[in-house]
Amino acid sequence: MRKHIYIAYTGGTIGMKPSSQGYVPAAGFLTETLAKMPEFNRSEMPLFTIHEYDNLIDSSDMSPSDWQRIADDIADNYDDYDGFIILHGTDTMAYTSSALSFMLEDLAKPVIVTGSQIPLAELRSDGQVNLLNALFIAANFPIAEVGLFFNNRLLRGNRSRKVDADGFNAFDSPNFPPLLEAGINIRLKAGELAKASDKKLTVSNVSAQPIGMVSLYPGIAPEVIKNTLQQPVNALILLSYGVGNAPQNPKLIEQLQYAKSREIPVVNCTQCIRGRVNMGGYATGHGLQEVGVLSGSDMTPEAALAKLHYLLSKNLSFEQINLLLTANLRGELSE
Ligand SMILES: NC(=O)C[C@H](N)C(=O)O
Repeated sequence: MRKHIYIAYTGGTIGMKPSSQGYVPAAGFLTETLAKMPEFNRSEMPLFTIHEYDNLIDSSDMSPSDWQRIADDIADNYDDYDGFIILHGTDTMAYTSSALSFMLEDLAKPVIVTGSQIPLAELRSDGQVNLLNALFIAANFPIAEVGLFFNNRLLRGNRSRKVDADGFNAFDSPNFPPLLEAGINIRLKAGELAKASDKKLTVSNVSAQPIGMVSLYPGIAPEVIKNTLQQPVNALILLSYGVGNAPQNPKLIEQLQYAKSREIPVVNCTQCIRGRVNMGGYATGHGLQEVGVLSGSDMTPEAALAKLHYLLSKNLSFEQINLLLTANLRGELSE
């Protein structure tokens, strides 16, 4: 029996058309373009149904309410399809992939987020390869988690980052191996094929949360942190140096102590592309740990932000949030 894959088309370059202001999404255009590509209808390919969203957007316009719409859409169609493809812009694809990984609990079917750097209708588009492979993989190599497929690699969604603004190899997963690689042969790497499961999918609701994100830099004034911590910010992601280090300026540390006294979780993620936070490594990191800053381990800033949205949208105590933030919930961090 041919598998049947559900494609949710949210917008992004893959379905865009040129306009006088640059590329813009255009209703009906992606579906029309795909219909002219016979390779998508070959017998080796799964059947697919496209649900084009009514307001197609550039992914720079994505917000948590859009994550919610995608998660609810998957849940509404979950029993009728073998897998799900989310067509999405590349700019915030790593954020949406991270968010979906937290919102969809007990997934037993593949969810693959993909898109392209050049629109599908244009010469030299990477959209054909990305979508064709994503469909084929969802049908034949079902990995029951949220993945991001780009340039012949399936990455764990909550480990992925956009690393190239204009290259085809736009995504990487610096701290976790790819789930699968598609060369002449398609090979599983860190991914595991889905097993039959009688677990029921549950979807967590998220709402937009005021979260501060401050990247440290030499000479940063404590006021920058102080101002970020003003209401209504209810969590702070600190992008620190190296293995989690920050200047030892007591005024700066005082601000972080103040965050703790107000029960605002502060997560320490490194500015480095690769590697993990270890606040015990240097005195400059130890100071942060002493005032209750939490280790983000090797979480990407995108995953930390999505995880905070997920946790802050639940009715949890400060202690519970701290515990879950530092725990491995969906393979997003190495413990
Ligand atoms: N390649 C892309 O999809 C970029 C586009 N601005 C988007 O994120 O929607």
